Amino acid sequence: MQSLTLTLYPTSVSPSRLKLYPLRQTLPSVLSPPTVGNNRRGMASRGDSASFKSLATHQTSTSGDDGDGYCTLVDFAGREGANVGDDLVVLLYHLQHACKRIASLVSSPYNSSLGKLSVNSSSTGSDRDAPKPLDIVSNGIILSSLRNSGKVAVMASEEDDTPTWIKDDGPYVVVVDPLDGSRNIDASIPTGTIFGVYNRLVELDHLPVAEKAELNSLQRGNRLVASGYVLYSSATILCVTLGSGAHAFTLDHSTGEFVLTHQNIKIPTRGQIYSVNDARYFDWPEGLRKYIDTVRQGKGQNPKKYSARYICSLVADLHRTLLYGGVAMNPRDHLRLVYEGNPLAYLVEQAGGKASDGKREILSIQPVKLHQRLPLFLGSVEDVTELESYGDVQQTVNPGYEV
Ligand SMILES: O=P(O)(O)OC[C@H]1O[C@](O)(COP(=O)(O)O)[C@@H](O)[C@@H]1O
Repeated sequence: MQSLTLTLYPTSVSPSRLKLYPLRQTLPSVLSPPTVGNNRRGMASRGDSASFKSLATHQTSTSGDDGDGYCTLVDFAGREGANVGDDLVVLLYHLQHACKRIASLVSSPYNSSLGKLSVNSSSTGSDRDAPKPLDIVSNGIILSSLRNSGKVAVMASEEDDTPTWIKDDGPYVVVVDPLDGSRNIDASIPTGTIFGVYNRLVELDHLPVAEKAELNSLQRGNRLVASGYVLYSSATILCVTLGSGAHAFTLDHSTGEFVLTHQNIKIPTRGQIYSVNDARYFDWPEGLRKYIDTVRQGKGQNPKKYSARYICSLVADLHRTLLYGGVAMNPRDHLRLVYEGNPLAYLVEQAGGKASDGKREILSIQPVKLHQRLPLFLGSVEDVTELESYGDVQQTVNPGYEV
C-alpha cells in the first residue's frame, strides 16, 4: 500500500457518526495521529494530494453516503470530477478547517468583547499582549491554514495592507475577508468569512515578490476558479462554487464536518425583499430613491410590496438573498472589489443571479488597487436588472458614517 502522510485536524466525532467513517477505523495505518496547533503539517506534495482525493472518494463509497445522504465538503469536492483538481480539494480542506476554528472563536464566551469597536488598542497595562480583535485573529488563522496547505502562492487579505507571499510554486492565489461584519460581533450578530481562489499567474513568476504578489491578487473576477463564504450564525454554513453551481454545507457539530445541505442553489429570478441601509436615504441619488420607493409600494415590475431586511453583515444579507431572492446592496463606495465584490459576485452568478456595481458587471471590472471600494448590488436577475434600469443608483455622497 502506498504510504500516506495525512494530517487530520482534530474533530469531535460522535459514536453514532463513527460508523459513517469506517476508513478511520479500518485503515488506521494510513492516517497519522491528529496533531494540534500550528505545528501540524499540511499535505504539501502533489502525490499526497492525489491520494487525498481518492481518500475522499473511498470514504464516500465505503460509508455508503448515497444511501444516507451524508456528504461532506471534502467528499463532494473529491467527486466533482475533472473541474476540480486534487490541489483545490486540499486547499479547500485547509480553508474549511480554518473557518471551523473561526466559528468556534466567534461563539466562544471568552471572546465576547473582541469586536472591532470594543477593543482598545492601547496596552493592557500588564506585561501580557492586549487581546487581539477577532478579525485580526481570524486573519492569522486563515494564513496559517493556507501555509499548511502547501497549495497557495499568495494570500491577499482585507486585513493586510499588502499581500503575503507564501510559496513560489503554490498553484493558487487566495483573496479573503477573514471576518466580515466584525463590527457586529459584540452583539452576537452573524458574521462571515469571504474567500476567492485564482490560479497563480505563472507568467509573472520572474517578477520581484512584491510585484507578483500584487498583480496575482488583482485578477479580474471572471478568472476565479472557486469562491464562497462561511456564515457564522445560528448555523455555520459554508457556501461555495467550484465553477459548477453554488452549493452550501452546514457544520455538523456532532462530527465536526461541513455536510452538504443545499446542492445547486438557484436564486429565485425575482424576490420580494430589498436589503440596504436605508438610513442613508437622503444621501442616495434620485434613481435609487425612486427604485426603493417604487418597490416598497408594490408599483415595480413585480406588483407586490417589497419588504426590507438589513442585518448589516454582508454574508448574512447575501445568504438570505441567495435563498429567498431579491437584492442585497450597498450603494456607496464601501465594499471591496477584491475581497468581497468579486468572490460574492462569482458565487451569485453561479447560483443564477446577477452582480453589478449599478452600471457594470462586477466580474468584468479590472481591479487597479488592492483595497479598491465600490457600490455592490447582488441578487435575483430580474430585481438587479430592474434596479439598474433606474440609471442613477450609485451613492456618491459618502460623508463617513460613524455607525
Ligand atoms: O455602513 P453600511 O454602509 O451599512 O455598510 C455595512 C456593510 O459593511 C460591512 O460591515 C463591511 O464593512 P467593513 O469591511 O468595514 O467591516 C458589511 O458586512 C456590511 O454589509
